[in-house]
Amino acid sequence: MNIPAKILKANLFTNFRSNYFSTKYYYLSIARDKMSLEEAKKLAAYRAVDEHVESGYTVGIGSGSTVIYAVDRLAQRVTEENIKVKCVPTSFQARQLIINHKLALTDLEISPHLNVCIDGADEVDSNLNLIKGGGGCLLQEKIVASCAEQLIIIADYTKHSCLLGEQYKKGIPIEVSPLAYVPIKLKLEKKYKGDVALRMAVNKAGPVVTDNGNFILDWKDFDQSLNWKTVNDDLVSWPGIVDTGLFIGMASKAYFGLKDGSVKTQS
Ligand SMILES: O=C(CO)[C@H](O)[C@H](O)COP(=O)(O)O
Repeated sequence: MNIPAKILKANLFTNFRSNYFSTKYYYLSIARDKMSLEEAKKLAAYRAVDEHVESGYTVGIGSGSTVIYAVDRLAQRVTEENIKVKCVPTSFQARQLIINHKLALTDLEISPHLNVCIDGADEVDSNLNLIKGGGGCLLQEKIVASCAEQLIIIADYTKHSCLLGEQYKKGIPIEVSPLAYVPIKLKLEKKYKGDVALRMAVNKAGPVVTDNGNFILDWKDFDQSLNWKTVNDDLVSWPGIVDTGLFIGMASKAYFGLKDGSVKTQS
């Protein structure tokens, strides 16, 4: 079929225009979603720091992207209100955050008792049980949290669920000794089903190596109705498993920043 050049030109222009505008709209809506997610993290972090940190406190600093806002707020309060706090990091990242914000850095050797620990989570269920370790820092996070009077969780609206595994699909992280990763993967799949994968690094060949020199296994497609206290107690008794990203009965309260700019709490 012979299409007159004038019509062809007009069609090409219309197509270009609609593609251009829909692409632009697509990027705009991603930016808006991202903005609201970041805003939600910030809201939760600021509220938690305002309500749970007092002058004289030793504070555990969690890891991840939400914690960045908590440290921002903490540094702001130190400058503006002159509160005195000491901070215990849960990872290399947390240590850098503390140092870069010129907060007082301490550790569990000097300060084994913490008033509060503020940390993010990958998922929080209706009983305040958590999946943590998406950033690979679960071991230090669990140790520091266990030394704190209260573990306060800060998160955005995507992290809240009824049962673990409902929202977070990357799996339950399990920190293992490198030499044991294959036997543990096989034993875990046999006993509890699901799919267990060694976490691979990005921008480096080979596996993720934790701050403690271990590997991470991510356990996906598990049965969501498992009793997580029983499973966790069992897993941590296996030789080669250093710890799991299951934080059962550890959190006192969670703050969720919502899309509408409010904050929901759960305790
Ligand atoms: O457990 C963690 C790191 O080991 C983080 O707290 C968890 O992955 C949440 O991170 P983010 O605030 O970036 O969503």
